[in-house]
Amino acid sequence: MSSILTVEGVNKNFSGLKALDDVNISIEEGSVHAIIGPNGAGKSTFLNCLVGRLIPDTGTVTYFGQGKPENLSGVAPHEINQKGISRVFQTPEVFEELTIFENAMIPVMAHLDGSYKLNSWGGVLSRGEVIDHAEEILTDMGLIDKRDVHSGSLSRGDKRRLELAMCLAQEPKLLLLDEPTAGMARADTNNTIDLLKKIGETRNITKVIIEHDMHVVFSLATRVSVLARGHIIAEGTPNEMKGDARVQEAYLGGAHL
Ligand SMILES: Nc1ncnc2c1ncn2[C@@H]1O[C@H](COP(=O)(O)OP(=O)(O)OP(=O)(O)O)[C@@H](O)[C@H]1O
Repeated sequence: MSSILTVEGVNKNFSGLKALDDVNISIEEGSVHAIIGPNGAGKSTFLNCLVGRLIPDTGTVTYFGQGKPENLSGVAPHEINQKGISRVFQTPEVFEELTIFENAMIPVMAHLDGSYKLNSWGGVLSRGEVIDHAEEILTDMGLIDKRDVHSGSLSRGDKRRLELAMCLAQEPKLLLLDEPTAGMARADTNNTIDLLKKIGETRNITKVIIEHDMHVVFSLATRVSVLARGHIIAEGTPNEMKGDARVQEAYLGGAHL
């Protein structure tokens, strides 16, 4: 197995508070790597360092998705996105005033010719190609029957489905999921788990998932890293982490392992 992303010696301080303390992680290509840890452990800070929202004080983030090693520290978020790294936020981010189909077309167009404007057909290489690709992805995600529905009226589960469709339209190599089931009812959580599994069956996309819900972690993850007070305290398979005393201790007080 080869690594698609390595994080080496990353530190991030906020006014003296060590949010990340010498973090080292290797994300294997094709894996579903969960980052878990108590509140305030540094999980969001870690993800922000991967997507260019934050620049580590020291250490390196190296991406191997484009054939050669690339240092991502200091690279702008949109450039990181263009290299094949997509992020899904806790609250699904879709254009609520547009229909499902219009939402799907935007990233398809962006991927085909770099245009983010719905009214810029002139610059798009093939209008038919855009429509075909958008329809294909919506069919895959089980949304094609709702293509003309305004996205603002969708359930949280369907918004998540649409957001994932929009990410997949960019054909990412690495998908970063920040608590993808936060705030969802159990049925929507299970639908999202099934959807992520289905994506894994048909596409070779490595996933990094930050998650509090251990049902989601144990359903999806092949590898788990545990962050506590900015430091990786343990790493292994989900089952190894379940029985690890250091992990139990880190969660004391808010444990659900
Ligand atoms: N922009 C910031 N300025 C100052 N302190 C920050 C900033 N961002 C995060 N922190 C602090 O850094 C620490 C790590 O925060 P972070 O949000 O990364 O943790 P987390 O593991 O994602 O927590 P949660 O599970 O609650 O979302 C916390 O103590 C937090 O208060």
